[in-house]
Amino acid sequence: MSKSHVIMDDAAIRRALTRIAHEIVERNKGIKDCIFIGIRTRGIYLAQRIAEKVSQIEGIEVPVGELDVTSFRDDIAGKDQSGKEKNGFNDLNVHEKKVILFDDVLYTGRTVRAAMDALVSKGRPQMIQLAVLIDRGHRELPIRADYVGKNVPTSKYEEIEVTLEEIDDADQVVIGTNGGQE
Ligand SMILES: O=P(O)(O)OC[C@H]1O[C@H](OP(=O)(O)OP(=O)(O)O)[C@H](O)[C@@H]1O
Ligand SMILES: O=c1cc[nH]c(=O)[nH]1
Repeated sequence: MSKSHVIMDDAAIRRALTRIAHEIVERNKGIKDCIFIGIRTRGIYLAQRIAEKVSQIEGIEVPVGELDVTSFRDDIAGKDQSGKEKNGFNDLNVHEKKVILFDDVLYTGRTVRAAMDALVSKGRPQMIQLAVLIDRGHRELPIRADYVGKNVPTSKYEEIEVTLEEIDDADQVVIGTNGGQE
């Protein structure tokens, strides 16, 4: 990114995740039959962090899984469809569960579409909800998030970069220009 600035620091991310944890509990009237699934890469850590907060609020553990959507994408040329069955989850049963998907950034919506395709290939969830840290707009599909850490109106020439302690140096969200027009 040629020019960038921080739009969420670690405290802002922590507060947003705490709020989302409370919203999830409120909307689902508890956490019964819910499972959390984090989309690789950073959605996994967001799912784990929010699950931890939800367990503290409700006193019950929520199952957390992870999902690699690569072979379900519609925007990767030459993807190997035969990988579909191998792809995916650790062995969580999604059938009749309230599945809450987690990702760091929601942009075109194509990653989430692929995730829903992956989910329904495994069973019939009772419902699917979506939680994201950042919604930057520019959807190309009719997809919206149920829980949003921060709405960030962007231009297509900007980029959002989320870094998380588990795999990056620090918890931070940065917006920058991607070299195109501003
Ligand atoms: O709504 P979309 O247009 O699909 O964009 C959002 C996706 O883009 C990023 O993933 P990326 O493909 O960069 O992979 P990463 O999470 O492993 O960095 C981000 O983590 C979301 O998953
Ligand atoms: O700006 C963007 C767009 C998609 N995914 C990201 O992580 N950032």
